[in-house]
Amino acid sequence: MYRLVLVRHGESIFNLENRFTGWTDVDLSEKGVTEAKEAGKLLKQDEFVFDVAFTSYLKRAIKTLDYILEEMDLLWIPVHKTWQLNERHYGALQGLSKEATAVKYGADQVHLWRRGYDVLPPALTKEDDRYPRNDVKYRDVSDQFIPLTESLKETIVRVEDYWNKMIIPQITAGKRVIISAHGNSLRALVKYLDHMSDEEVIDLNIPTGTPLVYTLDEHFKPIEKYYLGSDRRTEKKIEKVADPGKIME
Ligand SMILES: O=C(O)[C@@H](CO)OP(=O)(O)O
Repeated sequence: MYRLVLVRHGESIFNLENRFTGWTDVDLSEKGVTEAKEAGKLLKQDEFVFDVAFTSYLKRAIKTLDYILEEMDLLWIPVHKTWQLNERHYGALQGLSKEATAVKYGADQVHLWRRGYDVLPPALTKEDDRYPRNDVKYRDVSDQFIPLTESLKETIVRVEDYWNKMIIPQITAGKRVIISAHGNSLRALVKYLDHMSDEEVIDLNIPTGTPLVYTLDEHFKPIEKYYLGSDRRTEKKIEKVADPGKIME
C-alpha cells in the first residue's frame, strides 16, 4: 500500500480577481500564502513525512510547496519541477475576467470551456505574447508540446505520461510523495487515478491549499481518499471553485 498527497496551490492573484489563469505565471495572494502554510501545519500535525516532491514550472504551485515544506521542516528534500504538471493551458482566455467572459459569451459557454472534457478554449496565435514558446521556462520543451490552447483531455495525456514515467518509479521505490499542482492538472490526475468517466470529471472541483490524501494498493488503485482539515471549509472552497464569481447564476 502507498500513500500519496496531492495539493492544489493556495489562492492566486488571478483566483482572487476571478480571471482565467492557465499558464500565466501569477503569484499567490496573501490568502493563498496563509492557505499554503495552513496545509503544511495540517500535514505536520498528522505526522506526514515526504521523501520527494513534484511540482510545476509555475510559481503559485512552487511557492505553495515551499511554504508546506517549510512548515514541515522538509525544505531539504528533492523537488522535481516539470511543465507537465502545469495548469491546463487556457488559450486566448488567459487573463480575461471569467465574469465578463460569461456576460459576453453566456454562462453555458463558459462552463463548457471550463469543465467540458474535450472542449478547447479559443486558441492563441503564435504571435501572441502569451504564447509559451516566448517564455524562457519552456526553452527545453519541444514545439509539439507547446500549447496554443488545451482541453482537459490533452492535459491528461501529459500528466499521465509524467505520472507513469517519473512519479510511479519513486513511489514503488518506497518514497513518500507530495505533488503540488493546479486545479485542472490535478483534475486530470484524479480522473486517471479514480478511473472517472468523462462525464463524472465535469463535476470534479479541487479546492485551493487543501491536502488530498490517497491510499493506493500495489496496483495504484485508490483504496481511500480524503481531504485534510475541516469538511465544512473544504466544501466551501469546492463551491467557490465550481462557481468562482457566482458566474453561473
Ligand atoms: O483559470 C484557471 O486556470 C483555472 C484554475 O484557476 O480556473 P478554472 O477553475 O476556471 O478551470
